[in-house]
Amino acid sequence: MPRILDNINKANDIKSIKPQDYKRLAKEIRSFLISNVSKTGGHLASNLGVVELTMALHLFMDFPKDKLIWDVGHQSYTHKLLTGRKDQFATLRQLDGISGFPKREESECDAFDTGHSSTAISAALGMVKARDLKGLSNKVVAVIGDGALTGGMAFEALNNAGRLKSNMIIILNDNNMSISENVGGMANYLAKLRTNTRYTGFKESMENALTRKIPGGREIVHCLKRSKDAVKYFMLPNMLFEDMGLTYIGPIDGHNINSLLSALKNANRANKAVVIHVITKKGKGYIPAEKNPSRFHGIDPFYIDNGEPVAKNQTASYTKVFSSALVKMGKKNNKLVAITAAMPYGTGLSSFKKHFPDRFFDVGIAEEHAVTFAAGMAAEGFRPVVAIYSTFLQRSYDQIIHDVCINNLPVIFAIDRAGITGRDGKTHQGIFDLSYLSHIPNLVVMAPKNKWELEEMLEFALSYEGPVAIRYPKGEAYTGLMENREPIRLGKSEIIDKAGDIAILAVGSMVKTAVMVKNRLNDYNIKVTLVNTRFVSPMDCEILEELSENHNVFITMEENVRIGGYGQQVSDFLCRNNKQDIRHINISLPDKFIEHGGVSELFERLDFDAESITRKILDELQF
Ligand SMILES: Cc1ncc(C[n+]2csc(CCOP(=O)(O)OP(=O)(O)O)c2C)c(N)n1
Ligand SMILES: CC(=O)[C@@H](O)[C@H](O)COP(=O)(O)O
Ligand SMILES: [Mg+2]
Repeated sequence: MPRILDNINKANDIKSIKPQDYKRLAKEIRSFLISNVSKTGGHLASNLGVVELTMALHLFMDFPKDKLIWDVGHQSYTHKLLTGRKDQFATLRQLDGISGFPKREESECDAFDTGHSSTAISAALGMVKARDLKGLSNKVVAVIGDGALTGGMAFEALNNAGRLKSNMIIILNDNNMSISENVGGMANYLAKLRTNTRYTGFKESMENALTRKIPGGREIVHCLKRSKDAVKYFMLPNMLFEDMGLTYIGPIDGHNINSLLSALKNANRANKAVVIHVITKKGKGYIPAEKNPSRFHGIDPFYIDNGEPVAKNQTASYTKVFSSALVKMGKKNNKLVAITAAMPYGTGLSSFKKHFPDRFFDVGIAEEHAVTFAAGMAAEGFRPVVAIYSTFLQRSYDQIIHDVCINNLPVIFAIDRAGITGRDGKTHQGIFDLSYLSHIPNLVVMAPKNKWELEEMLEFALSYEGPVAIRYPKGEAYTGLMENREPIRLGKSEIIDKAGDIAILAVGSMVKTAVMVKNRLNDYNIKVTLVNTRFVSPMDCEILEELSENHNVFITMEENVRIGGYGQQVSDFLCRNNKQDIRHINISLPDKFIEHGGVSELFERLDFDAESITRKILDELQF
């Protein structure tokens, strides 16, 4: 039988599908997604949950005139399918392929680039205001998950939207899950709304009574639903959203296209912001994902039959090393507490949670709050470890300065996914943290060269009476240089090899590459001194002074953009100390947003692999 999906080749084609075929189309979309994501990897569970919701939105809206903003954007695959990107799906998240997130440069139907959580309502509200100022009448819809609704920005936007006097629709896609279990007061509140059968029951029995018992009642209900006041008919009084000035519709079955369409049409009549509370099942239609939505939130290629991963990682990741080290440290120090912003698995804190449930805190997708919450605990004598990905910690810049560093509090930042993270692309690369952290007074910034040094740095951080940030990359922890175990001292680097008149100063993850570069240079008879910088702040000026006496080339290497990075600090040092006769080769990432692709593919494309770096050095030295 030909697929209905094959009749959908561009935006709005779904409108020509017969309503009796919607169910079949939803099924076809699910099997398309499962089949493709099993090969490319991606955010499967969230996407399976919003198939009908996306279909309903596409039946309701006109693209690209109307604006649809996906919060986080990890659930936008069906939207991509329905807007002419079906044939590119095999390239999802691959180098030069389509992105796993909405991208304005990819399609005019993608209204806003997302990737970080809780931005959609703000962006949508901005678009509503712009629409009204331009005198247009297009629809603006934001889709935000129950997890993303725990983020501060979402509340700031709702607060602002409460005063709106024109139409804006906010779909609250409630699947009762963040990546892990959704936590906190908002999650509890939504749970109450979900189970509020009293309200739904009341509405249904009113409707039944009117239609059955009153002559002409059916017409009354019909008119009521179509009238300007229809939104009131659906609203539940005395609720958070209502009290804030928004209209609430729901809860609605997010897998029933007809219910979704009538809710959307009703919401569209209001001259204010309307929240449609939609209940969906994360992972719907694929049993392994329904059973384990957390594992299928973001998944590497897997076998469809059983959901097992195609490749099994044997070597320990930095996350795993951090996870075990923290448990060990937690056993020795009962003041140690661990904090995550909704990523207990990704950051490796789930193990700490298991051992010390009372000393573990998941604060929701709230990185700003996580940092100031840690500051509060530190001020009262605890030793908080805040584990956050480099890209998400960008959110907390002011809290790090104002709440942690001005107070000079002993908070440890465990910064995972620092460097190129790969397939999530521009929004998720952790390439700015050295720049946004190393100029902050009081903050010590470190990066380990290998798995043992990560543990040693954590121990050092715990013994230090001030804030410390330790950054480490995604993936396998380096197990080379096991013998190099010089004790860690504040602001002191470690000399791995001393030879010749060229010095390589490598930061953290780049030590591994530097070892390979050094060996390649040795093949050309170029002798190299290799330094593991350990600290980016405070920078080890003594070693720079010492090396400058018998080295005439400094090569700095860091997995961070150039501006504000370690290399620029070294340049500045050479300049300030009148050492411009020393040649400085700065190996860092380009000052641009880096697209999606495999980590090693991106390294090659950016000339950041050992081979390309060696070639660059040889060229610069005119060898
Ligand atoms: C600022 C920020 N912190 C953390 C994340 C990681 N993250 C991506 S999706 C997600 C959970 C989102 O839950 P929800 O909004 O309910 O969507 P669902 O996955 O359930 O569809 C998290 C924590 C992020 N994208 N942005
Ligand atoms: C959408 C999102 O922000 C997360 O799901 C992110 O993709 C997780 O990255 P890791 O897979 O590296 O944990
Ligand atoms: Mg959710």
